[in-house]
Amino acid sequence: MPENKENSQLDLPDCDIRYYPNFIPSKIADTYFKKLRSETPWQQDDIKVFGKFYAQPRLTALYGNNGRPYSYSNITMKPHRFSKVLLEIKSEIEKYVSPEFTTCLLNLYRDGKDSNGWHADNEKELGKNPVIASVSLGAERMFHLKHNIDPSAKHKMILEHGSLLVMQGETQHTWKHQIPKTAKPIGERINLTFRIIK
Ligand SMILES: O=C(O)CCC(=O)C(=O)O
Ligand SMILES: [Fe+2]
Repeated sequence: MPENKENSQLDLPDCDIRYYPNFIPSKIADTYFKKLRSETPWQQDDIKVFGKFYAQPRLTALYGNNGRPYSYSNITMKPHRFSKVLLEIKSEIEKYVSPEFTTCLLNLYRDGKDSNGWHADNEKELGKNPVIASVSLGAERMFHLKHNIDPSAKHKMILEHGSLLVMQGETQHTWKHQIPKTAKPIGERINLTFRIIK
């Protein structure tokens, strides 16, 4: 039976999104940030947008326990074996969110110019209604959500250091999300998105 931890469900239609603001205590989150920043083999891939290639505006890395690759935006990433710190975070999440995650995509936003454009995590290998558990470490960034059909349904929130955001149910079919660029001088942020690749 999953345990409980302080969280709130976003009051938005056609989705199931929960936010856990203090999921990882701040001091521990600081340690995780430092370890992941230095230990991760960060890569920068080129993505294809309307037939042209651009350097992805952030660094990434893929980890997993089943060797299955993950493909999106014309990139195919091969997983590294889960590290000790990622396994520790993964098992903490699995106390509250029931499924066992196989894979984690890491994003490093080096400053406000790094971003993640409007998208849904709806790749075939994630299955029908994917559960995505997203941990934020380091600088706070805005997270935007917009409904695919109803232009009045949208939401903006801050993803705080040590927080967990869980998107599940039909969310990836009905909503898109993004991390916009910001002109504010801000520090680095690491995001971990735990996923299940079938
Ligand atoms: O950085 C974030 O919080 C979001 C990352 C994301 O949407 C993704 O990797 O699919
Ligand atoms: Fe995403």
